[in-house]
Amino acid sequence: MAPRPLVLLTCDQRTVDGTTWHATPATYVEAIVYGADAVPILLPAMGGAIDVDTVLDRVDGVLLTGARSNVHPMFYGEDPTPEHEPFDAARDATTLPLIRRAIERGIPLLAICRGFQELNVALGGSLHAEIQTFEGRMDHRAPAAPTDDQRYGIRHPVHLVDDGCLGRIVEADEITVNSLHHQGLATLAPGLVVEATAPDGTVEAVRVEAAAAFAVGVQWHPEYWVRSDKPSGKIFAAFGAAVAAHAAAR
Ligand SMILES: N[C@@H](CCC(=O)NCCCC(=O)O)C(=O)O
Repeated sequence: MAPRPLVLLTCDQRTVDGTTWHATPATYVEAIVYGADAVPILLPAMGGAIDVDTVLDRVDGVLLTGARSNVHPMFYGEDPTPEHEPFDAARDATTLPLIRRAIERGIPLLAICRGFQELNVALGGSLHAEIQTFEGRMDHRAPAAPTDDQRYGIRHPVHLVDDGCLGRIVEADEITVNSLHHQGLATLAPGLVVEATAPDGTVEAVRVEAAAAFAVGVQWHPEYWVRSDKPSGKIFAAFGAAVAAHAAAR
């Protein structure tokens, strides 16, 4: 039997109780095992200290995880304000080059929430801070609730575009998703195609048009309910199939 493929997951750099960690939530790690049938490998947020190609030579897919921090606005030509915080400079220095190189090399990529925003910025797009402050936009932030199951509760519809890859994957033109973000896509990066929108027009999913492999980003969190929500499971299964195909073609 062929060995299970390897998927690289991005980490945050965070200081907890005075100790600095490179870490990502268990939900992403477990979704790679149970949803994509692959083996998760965590990439520390160490920027240029780790050569991207050395790592990409050894993996079959990349999962850009979510995180509460925001991409620094200097990467899309804006000055930072308190609204743009918190930042994670080590993560930005790692993920932005990683995304560009993974796409150039045709390595399957799934980008979630902060990862979705990173995908847009890495390819030349920009972000809005606090999208709920814009006229006519919904409040996409996490509900104030005591448990993660409640915070990650599925709560608003997204419309999947006709003839999009995501609509084919989930076999629907509308699904209901969770929502835990302040920021949203402002200018869409060249080369990205919108795959899904929220009722207020917020871009909820994209794909990289010219990518040689699966290259999809979603603003919501399919990893959280991968074992119980059908569309979430189908997204991870499609990513896992692309990862397996990449491994088989090596
Ligand atoms: N920081 C960005 C990205 C949001 C994101 O990735 N959220 C992950 C969920 C974190 C949580 O548990 O609250 C933004 O806010 O837009």
